[in-house]
Amino acid sequence: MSPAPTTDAPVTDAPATDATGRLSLWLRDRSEPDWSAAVAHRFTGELIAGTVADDVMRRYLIQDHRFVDSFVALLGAAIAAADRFDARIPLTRFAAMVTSDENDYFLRAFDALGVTEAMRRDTPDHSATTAFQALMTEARLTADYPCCLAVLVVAEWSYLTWAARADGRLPDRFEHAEWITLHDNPFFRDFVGWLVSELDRVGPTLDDDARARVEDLFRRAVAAERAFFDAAYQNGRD
Ligand SMILES: Cc1ncc(C[n+]2csc(CCO)c2C)c(N)n1
Repeated sequence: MSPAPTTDAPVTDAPATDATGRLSLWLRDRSEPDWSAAVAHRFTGELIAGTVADDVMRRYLIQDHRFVDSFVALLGAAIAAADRFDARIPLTRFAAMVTSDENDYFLRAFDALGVTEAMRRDTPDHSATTAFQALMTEARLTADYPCCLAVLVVAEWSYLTWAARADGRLPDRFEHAEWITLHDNPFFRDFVGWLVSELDRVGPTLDDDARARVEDLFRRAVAAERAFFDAAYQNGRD
């Protein structure tokens, strides 16, 4: 006879991976309903249809440009914390891409939308931006590769997921179209596939506490993505 359980935990407690053993898929499931709300957000639907109002696009891009700064710092922490050189290479290449192509898009889009340097300077951070930056800083300061990966994976995987929904249809204006193709192109797809596989690779090495920390960061990052899209529709500070 097996010993009586010593805790109240149900014996059917779900394992901390999905049926295929992939931590990433388990985390994505655990982050519902925020995951689905983020990748099917009104903003992403309007972007694909080319119908985002200019003031919404301005608000979003001004805030997102600030997001990217903290994101690159987090990427740097992941490069430093990675457990092997093979992982540092794709992360470093990606950091180079984010600081070249993507920054160029922002500057051209600001120009086309009439966003001046003064407007960028004088627009306060939205609370959704501050919260997301704080989360990225928290992940960065753990100096722990799985924790850094958790937040990077959310930022990349959620963007690939909504951008892939365009399925080849692109709106006319480059401000909309390029924001989609930046997040759904062969290089980005490969990178996100690799990043997700990194989380799956390190998953089995985590003990319960470490996995709980990764889960907490992952879920809060998904909620932050959702709130960040919501913020583009809020006129004012919060
Ligand atoms: C709130 C927010 N979350 C995720 C991304 C996605 N993202 C940030 S940097 C980067 C790398 C190159 O595009 C990507 C995909 C974003 N832009 N804004």
